Amino acid sequence: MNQSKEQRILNFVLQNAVRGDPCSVVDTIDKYCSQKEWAMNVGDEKGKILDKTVQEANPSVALELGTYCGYSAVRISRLLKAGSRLLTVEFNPEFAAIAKQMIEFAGVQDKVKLLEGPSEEIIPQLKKKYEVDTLDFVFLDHWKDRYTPDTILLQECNLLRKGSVLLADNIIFPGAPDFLNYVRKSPHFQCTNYPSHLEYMQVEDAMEKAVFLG
Ligand SMILES: O=C(NCCc1nnc(-c2ccc3[nH]cnc3c2)[nH]1)c1cc(-c2ccc(F)cc2)cc(O)c1O
Ligand SMILES: [Mg+2]
Repeated sequence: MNQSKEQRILNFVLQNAVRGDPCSVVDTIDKYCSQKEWAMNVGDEKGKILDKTVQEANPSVALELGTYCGYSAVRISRLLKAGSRLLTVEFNPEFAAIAKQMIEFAGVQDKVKLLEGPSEEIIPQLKKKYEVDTLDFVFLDHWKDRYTPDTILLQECNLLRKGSVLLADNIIFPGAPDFLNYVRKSPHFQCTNYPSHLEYMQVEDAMEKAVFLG
């Protein structure tokens, strides 16, 4: 049975990256996806915006929606201070299996908890089942039509506090127009737009930061 693209990406990392070195895993995925096969990792250009936003937020508890192969989970967790953790949600079992191996190879498994299932089921479990009080940082990179309902759900579940930082990928391409509308019109969010490009392409894209005001 021929391999999936995600399996090919993982194999390339296992053969070419340095075990236990998150930066080499990120760089190796970018090398493969820019030279051999495009894949929907956030990539290095938008990844640098992600890095700066994470460093500014310096989160103790972070949530990622949309793990995919684990590229941004490794990228985020490499910046977390000791004792901090990243919860990352993946819906697709094949992606989750790849991401688990990617996270372990990078050596960040002690900081990252991979939760398998739909975000709408997992978000309401975060407080009781995963012992979350509030989230300091949320990276939205899952299905684009889930950004708005999940942002509303995070508020309904009292998972955001004054200063919680949301960062959303793909604001332009594939696009999340309803999310952009929602956060920019809401008095509860202070928004900032970061123009960029679609990963590994010269297509316009952007990220949107939305800070919860309480
Ligand atoms: O669909 C994307 N990302 C989403 C993957 C995912 N991985 N996990 C989920 C999940 C996780 C929990 C969920 N709970 C409920 N739905 C869920 C979906 N979704 C995506 C697509 C593109 C893209 C650009 C140009 C093209 F020509 C085609 C595609 C670029 C990107 O940067 C993306 O992020
Ligand atoms: Mg994306």
